[in-house]
Amino acid sequence: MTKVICIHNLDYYFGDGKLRKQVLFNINLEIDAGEIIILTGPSGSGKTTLLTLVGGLRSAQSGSLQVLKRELCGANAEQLVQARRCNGYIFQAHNLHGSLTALQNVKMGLELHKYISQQQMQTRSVKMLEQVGLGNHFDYYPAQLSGGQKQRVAIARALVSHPQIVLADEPTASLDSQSGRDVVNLMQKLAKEQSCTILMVTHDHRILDIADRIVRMQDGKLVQEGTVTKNYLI
Ligand SMILES: Nc1ncnc2c1ncn2[C@@H]1O[C@H](COP(=O)(O)OP(=O)(O)OP(=O)(O)O)[C@@H](O)[C@H]1O
Repeated sequence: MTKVICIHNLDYYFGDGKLRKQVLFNINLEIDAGEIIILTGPSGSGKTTLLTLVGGLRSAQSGSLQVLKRELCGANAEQLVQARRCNGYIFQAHNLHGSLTALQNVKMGLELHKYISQQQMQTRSVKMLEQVGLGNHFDYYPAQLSGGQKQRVAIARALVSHPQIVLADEPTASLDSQSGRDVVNLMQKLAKEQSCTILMVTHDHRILDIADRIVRMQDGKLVQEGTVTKNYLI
């Protein structure tokens, strides 16, 4: 199996001087290509911090964090920008642009990929929106879509560039249980079709079954890891 994420002895601190506070302690985790990993644990345990480090949204100070064979620990701003381009992101608050239609929002997921022509951008975005069941909603603005539909647009935007890694932070938190289930089923289906790795932070116990592996954090440490079983962690 190809490892896409290799984390060894990773520590992370917020702040400087007297305000310096350690929030991640000696994290060790390896993730294979195509795996769906759920990161769970109490509020404040460090899940989002770890996700943002893997995503290149901040730089780790100590240990090793390799993503797609790039060392991100100690990476400079330019290296982090490069790393960010390889990932798709899905957040709780879908982060769609309110002034853009569903189709234009999905195209944004290809804007950074300069080698793709305008025609290809259009074709791929149309196909992706159809795959998430929004073939009849190309010209709708986010305000005209339901929460679940908005989140499906966000999934289409995250996956349209066929990223090797998708990072998702509480993607179902603002959805009712049926919409949440539909959204994660869709993420799982598309990720398996594209052999994409998903690292997802969630408190939502209803969706734990989509994971290949559940990793639990507490007080900035990884405390438990396992494959999914019925009622796991409940
Ligand atoms: N920008 C920041 N500056 C200083 N401390 C921070 C910052 N962001 C998070 N923290 C602290 O880091 C710790 C881990 O926070 P983090 O958001 O990673 O936890 P979490 O497990 O994702 O929590 P939740 O489930 O509530 O989102 C917490 O103690 C938090 O107060």
